[in-house]
Amino acid sequence: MATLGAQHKHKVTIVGSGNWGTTMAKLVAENVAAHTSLFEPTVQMWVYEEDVTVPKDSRHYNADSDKPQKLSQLINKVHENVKYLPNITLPSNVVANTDIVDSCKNSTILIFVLPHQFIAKACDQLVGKIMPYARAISCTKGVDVSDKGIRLLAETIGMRLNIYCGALSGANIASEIAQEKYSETTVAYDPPPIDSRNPTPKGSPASSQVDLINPSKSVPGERSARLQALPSEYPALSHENIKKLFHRPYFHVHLVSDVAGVSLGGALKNIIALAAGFVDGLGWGDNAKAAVMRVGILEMVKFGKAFFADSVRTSTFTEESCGVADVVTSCMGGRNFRCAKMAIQRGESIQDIEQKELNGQKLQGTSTAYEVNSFLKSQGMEEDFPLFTAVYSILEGKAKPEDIPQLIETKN
Ligand SMILES: NC(=O)c1ccc[n+]([C@@H]2O[C@H](COP(=O)([O-])OP(=O)(O)OC[C@H]3O[C@@H](n4cnc5c(N)ncnc54)[C@H](O)[C@@H]3O)[C@@H](O)[C@H]2O)c1
Ligand SMILES: O=P(O)(O)OC[C@H](O)CO
Repeated sequence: MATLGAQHKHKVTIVGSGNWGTTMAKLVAENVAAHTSLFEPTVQMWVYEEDVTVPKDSRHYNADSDKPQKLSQLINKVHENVKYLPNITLPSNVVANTDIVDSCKNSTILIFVLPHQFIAKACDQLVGKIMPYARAISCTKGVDVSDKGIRLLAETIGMRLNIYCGALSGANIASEIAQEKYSETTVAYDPPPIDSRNPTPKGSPASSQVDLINPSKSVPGERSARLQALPSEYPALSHENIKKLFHRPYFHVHLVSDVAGVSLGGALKNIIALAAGFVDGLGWGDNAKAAVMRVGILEMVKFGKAFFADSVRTSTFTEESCGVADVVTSCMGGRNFRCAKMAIQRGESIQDIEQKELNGQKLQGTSTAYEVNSFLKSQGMEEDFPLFTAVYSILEGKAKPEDIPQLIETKN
């Protein structure tokens, strides 16, 4: 039988509009404009609405600028996110939308780029309101820990929305990418094959061809959701087409299948970056920083093998941008590193530094350190991850940054 060509195009929504969210909107909007046979021309960007004033040093500052304005309206007027990504012009096909449901309406590709603490609530607002065969990519760095265990954010998104979710992570400081300075990233996208001989049982969430969504079995005993096939009218979401959504001349994408490795690299490097900031804040120099990075990378690999053994590949950590490379960039210029360093230098809490210095941007390392610790404690394995445990103890005021060498010393 002759195959009909694709008749529909993918509509893309960016769920989030912070520093990285707005950068993703920019580069994805450039790509949809470059691949008009695959994607609809407009990219929706969900904005968590707030009042902002245009900073005095902004090129958009004028006589009226001291009055607070709605961030979403300002983005659509001046094509810039003056609060979270200042001085970067967004393509005019990025449309800011404050209604999360409306922004995702009819979208077949949902790109989640929210600080991880807001993912669950965002998903809950979308349950039953999205295309049942939509696909998602999580660009958020963090993990989801509950009394049931630990879950990747891609799993959280996938299971709450009954869709497949992959992950994008890499050595990616947003402001550099927004300025179109070269960087690499890793995208993990590996939906299970749909088994056409196994239609969805009556009453199950999806209504046509399905298969298991849950990419790892990290939460034992939990019911796996089922995946609905993308209708054949849409262009296939092959690795080739997913690459077309993200790859830019300045943003080089490598596609893999290891969602767990990509997700854990992005989450755990934030704990390592805090440790690097602590020792740098003490003025201990680059050797000390290299030491905590070495131990941290080993703990990252060990964590993956211990808790995601079914799915994680060690080579993802060592060979891809989302692993060692992200540890390196985060420990040189990331917000977690910079805030941890400032906290030590000024003798203030990292939460106070976050409030004062980040203008609404969010650290992910502090909450991840707490979440990972709570999970390790539940497994009786705190001592097996001395660096992760040291960072938690320092945040809790139970240890000092000066204690790090003793705390991470190998016990022979
Ligand atoms: N910024 C980077 O360089 C970078 C790079 C790669 C990955 N990431 C990851 O991407 C994710 C998002 O980071 P970001 O830099 O875009 O965000 P950000 O740090 O700029 O966070 C601020 C965003 O959170 C939103 N927000 C505040 N309160 C909210 C609420 N109650 N509900 C929903 N949203 C709310 C704000 O509106 C704003 O859009 C994080 O997990 C981060 O680790 C960031
Ligand atoms: O600024 P951070 O510490 O949130 O890190 C940003 C990116 O994750 C670096 O890859």
